[in-house]
Amino acid sequence: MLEIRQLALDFLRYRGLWRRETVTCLHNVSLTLARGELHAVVGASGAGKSLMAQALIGLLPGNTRRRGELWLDGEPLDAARQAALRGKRLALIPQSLAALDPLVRSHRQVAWAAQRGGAAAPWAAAERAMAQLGLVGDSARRYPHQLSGGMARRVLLAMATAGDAEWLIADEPSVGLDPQHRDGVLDQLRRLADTGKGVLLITHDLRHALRVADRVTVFHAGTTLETAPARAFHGRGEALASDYARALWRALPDNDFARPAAREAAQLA
Ligand SMILES: Nc1ncnc2c1ncn2[C@@H]1O[C@H](COP(=O)(O)OP(=O)(O)OP(=O)(O)O)[C@@H](O)[C@H]1O
Ligand code: NI
Repeated sequence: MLEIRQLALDFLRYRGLWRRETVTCLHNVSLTLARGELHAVVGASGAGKSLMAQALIGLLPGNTRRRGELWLDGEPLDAARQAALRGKRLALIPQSLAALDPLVRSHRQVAWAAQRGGAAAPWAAAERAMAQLGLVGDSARRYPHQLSGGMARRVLLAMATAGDAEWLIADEPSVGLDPQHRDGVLDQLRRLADTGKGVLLITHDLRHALRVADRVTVFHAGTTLETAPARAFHGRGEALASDYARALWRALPDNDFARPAAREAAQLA
């Protein structure tokens, strides 16, 4: 079990030349991720989802101060343990395509990741992981600048899945992909959860998350508002605890773009 308990993050920044101030960007963030579960984290841009992902694997920007606790299988997940597990048992699919090395062909980067992740035959593991995402032949051998945005995103996913990580944190893994590849990526994450991995899927798209998730945590303005089983997103959202989650659900096209009630709209603003 991977647990985030009351995580908070402050940024230190200079105001003027001398004065330093802290700005809180995450507060009261809590969630649990179990093996075999696909847990989606859904929220608007700037809500703090990526910072939460970076905190989980221990790669936060230097000007941040973290509070709260992270636990993995009943033991604290401190910086040393994060460093030991990162890229091995704990893998991140980063949101930024800049994570790819511009000077190295994609399949080599995937093979390195496979090796770091403990694969016995890294090249074969890389080829398999890439083929599962439709990256075969010439397209698997390109340099990052020769890839489309969607292909680059799939290379990042292949890097995280070529090893044998038990915990996967996928930060917007399907953004910018056409519907077919997007569904392919989501199905792949679902399959990984079905084989016993714990998968955290960060996305701003509730509709896509609901297609594959077991549970959904709604993130808003730096905090986790509520965690609900995917089936709670149903009807008019009566089973949801927060107005914000209900408004997100009711704003989906399939739900007739139900206009949020005045109170919900105020909360969304
Ligand atoms: N290194 C940094 N220094 C200062 N502020 C930062 C830094 N990184 C992120 N922030 C701020 O923290 C907030 C949360 O950012 P974050 O990237 O986690 O949001 P997000 O939910 O992942 O958004 P998106 O859906 O657009 O990816 C934003 O207001 C952002 O400007
Ligand atoms: Ni993000």
